[in-house]
Amino acid sequence: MEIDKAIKECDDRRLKTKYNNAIYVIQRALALYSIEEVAFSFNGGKDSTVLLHLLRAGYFLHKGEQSCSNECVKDFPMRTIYFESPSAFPEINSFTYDAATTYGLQLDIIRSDFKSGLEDLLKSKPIKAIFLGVRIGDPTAVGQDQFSPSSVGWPPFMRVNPILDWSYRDVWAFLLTCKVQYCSLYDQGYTSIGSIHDTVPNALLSINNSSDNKEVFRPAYLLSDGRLERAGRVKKLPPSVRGNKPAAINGLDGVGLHKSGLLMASAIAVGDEILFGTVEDQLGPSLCRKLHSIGWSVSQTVVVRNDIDAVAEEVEQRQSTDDMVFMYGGVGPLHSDVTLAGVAKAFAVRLAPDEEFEEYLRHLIGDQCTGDRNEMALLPEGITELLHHEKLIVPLIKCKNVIIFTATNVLELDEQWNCLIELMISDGGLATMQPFVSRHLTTNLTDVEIAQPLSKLCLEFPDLYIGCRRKSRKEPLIIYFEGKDQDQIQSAIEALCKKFHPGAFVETAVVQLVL
Ligand SMILES: Cc1cc2nc3c(=O)[nH]c(=O)nc-3n(C[C@H](O)[C@H](O)[C@H](O)COP(=O)(O)O)c2cc1C
Ligand SMILES: Nc1ncnc2c1ncn2[C@@H]1O[C@H](COP(=O)(O)OP(=O)(O)OP(=O)(O)O)[C@@H](O)[C@H]1O
Ligand SMILES: [Mg+2]
Repeated sequence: MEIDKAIKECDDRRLKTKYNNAIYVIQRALALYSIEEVAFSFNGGKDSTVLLHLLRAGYFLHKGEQSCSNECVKDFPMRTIYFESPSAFPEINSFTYDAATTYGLQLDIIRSDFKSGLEDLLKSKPIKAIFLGVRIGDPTAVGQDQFSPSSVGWPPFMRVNPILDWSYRDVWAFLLTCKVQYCSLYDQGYTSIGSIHDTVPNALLSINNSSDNKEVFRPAYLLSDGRLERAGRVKKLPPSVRGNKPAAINGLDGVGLHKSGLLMASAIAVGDEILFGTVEDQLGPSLCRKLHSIGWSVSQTVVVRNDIDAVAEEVEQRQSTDDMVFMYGGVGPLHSDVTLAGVAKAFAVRLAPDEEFEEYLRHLIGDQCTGDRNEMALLPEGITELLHHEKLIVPLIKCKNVIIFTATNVLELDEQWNCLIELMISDGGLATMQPFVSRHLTTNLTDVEIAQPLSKLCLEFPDLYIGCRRKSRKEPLIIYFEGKDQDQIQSAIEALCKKFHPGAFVETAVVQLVL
């Protein structure tokens, strides 16, 4: 069998291991289910092309085991389903049809959506398991294993994902080693293919060709950083963000404006030492100022124990209510470093060794740092994105809308924050908002004199935050006006001054935090 032979003859040990594991999964599935009970979900993409050839090899080996013969399997008897959509690339359609002819696939074309298409298919056919080319890192891989029952609300079948743990590099190593055909779009700079409406060539493969103004792209297999595979996929932003016109910042997709028109963040510190009072938390206040400076509101800062459940509970709560959650503390290989485990638990995924992260750590710590032995290389599986910046020796970790800083002091936090903001600005996506302005008035009036007029003022200006504090009981009262609309702040200050005699208030500070 040509695929099996090509892999056995190559000297890429990593590819051989990945291949053997995938074949093992396929063979287990074929032992569990009859050939009529399985189907292959094929869409002409690179991942499903890999799977096509793995299934051909796996089926051949399975038959060989059964009949003890070595004859070649010409046709591939597994039912193959293709959900054809009017917005598919013509190149994807023609590659899918050509592959079906070349490899004798029994192609079922389905023209309805995935769910109803599968409902109809399962009513009429005895299908119990479907092979998919889903890989960790795909948005749909979250929480999946190599064998994962379909989700609640979907018809019942087993999803079999033989290449779940394959990286972008593994996919191309396989396709190139086996010298099999793949869709021509991958030679034109496309690295991950969705519909014609949401997919463009990956800008990282662009070759500057100033002579004829035509943009040219290198082939997909030359993308050196597989983490950027989806850079050619247009981000699906919620309408609230699309409709607003804030300066674009980045990669933190899925962030929407809060009900109040504000972007809301929270900060979670993980550390018993803060709760014991042994160490003072300086990162929380610094983070609040930084968030304010980009116009975000902070709903809560909280300190939790070094306990996986305590972290998970807090993250689960905050990530569902806030647009972004920022965490610090509890990251590392020590017994008390439970932040990442807590995040994984909050999102109901496993902690798994992350190859790319391991590579960074290896540079930093040395060779003894591998996934099994060093828990630092374990990251929440399928939901983690590493945010790289040349100034950072280790990338920032982002799990959905949770950003985890590894900073242990304010200076390190400054550095990581600046990199994060730079990445955001260069990438486009999320919003930096108009920053907050804060004006402070000082007065010798007593609390009793000022209490009622101030509470009325709060009702008159509901979009402003109006607060009071004094440095000591003996010192004058300071009134804070915080908001984004300078005119509104001015009106509120004038309205307050009018209620008292001239000179009752002295403005002591105007603070505008800027990036
Ligand atoms: C054969 C097949 C089975 C699927 N099973 C499920 C499932 O059990 N649960 C689910 O939420 N989505 C399921 N999906 C949908 C995918 O997770 C995902 O939404 C789909 O591939 C669309 O991705 P896109 O939005 O990037 O185009 C299935 C898709 C296919 C083709
Ligand atoms: N329209 C479809 N018809 C059949 N199967 C599909 C379809 N869309 C997705 N799938 C299944 O989901 C898997 C994952 O899709 P995904 O788009 O991530 O990968 P791909 O298309 O194979 O490669 P690429 O990431 O380059 O687009 C596919 O390999 C295939 O098994
Ligand atoms: Mg695709």
